[in-house]
Amino acid sequence: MATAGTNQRQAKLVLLGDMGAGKSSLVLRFTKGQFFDYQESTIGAAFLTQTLSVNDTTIKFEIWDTAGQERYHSLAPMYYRGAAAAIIVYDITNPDSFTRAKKWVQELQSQGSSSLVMALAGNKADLEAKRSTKPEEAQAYAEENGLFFMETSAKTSQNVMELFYEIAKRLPKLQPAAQPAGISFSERSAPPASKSSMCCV
Ligand SMILES: Nc1nc2c(ncn2[C@@H]2O[C@H](COP(=O)(O)OP(=O)(O)OP(=O)(O)O)[C@@H](O)[C@H]2O)c(=O)[nH]1
Repeated sequence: MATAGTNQRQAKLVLLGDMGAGKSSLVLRFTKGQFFDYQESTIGAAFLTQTLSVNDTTIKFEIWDTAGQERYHSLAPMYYRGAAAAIIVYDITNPDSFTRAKKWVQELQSQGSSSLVMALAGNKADLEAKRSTKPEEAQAYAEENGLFFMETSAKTSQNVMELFYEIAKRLPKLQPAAQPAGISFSERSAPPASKSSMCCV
């Protein structure tokens, strides 16, 4: 049974990446344990929250899922400004989306906070047969640029919890949350890579 940590923290987290890379799907998998084959393209941005416990700390993620369409690019600073963490998502089957992910990394490096925790997520890992970006290439890029890297699948849940859990562990000391958390995951109950474990209290 998951138990909430004794310390409450909040962390603004933003997802950036090309349209169709799977940002909304990753957030939906993380927050609700759901996946849709036909996920509508995000307009502007969507806001969701989810809490997760690491050791004795419960972190409330305040998640901004941004729209990947180029016409929304100019809105992005509103969402990454003040963020504690960013997930830059690309689609492992789409080389353009990897190029676009690198552009987001550059933008965050020049405009984002120096203490920003950055994760690179190679999503759609279930589509191995259509892969265009090798994990070694993405891993090397991530290491060179101070990100941590994981391949994920919003469809199968592979590494989705692990991605957010890894971010939580890397967060610096955060401000106390304004409100107590409603849903929690404990370190002990972190699920294996292939399973989604969503629970509500
Ligand atoms: N096979 C597979 N399909 C996925 C995965 N994640 C997302 N998709 C599909 O990819 C499409 C786009 O997913 P979205 O989550 O809307 O992508 P997005 O990055 O939020 O797109 P924008 O809102 O346009 O920026 C949808 O049809 C999803 O079902 C995955 O891990 N595996």
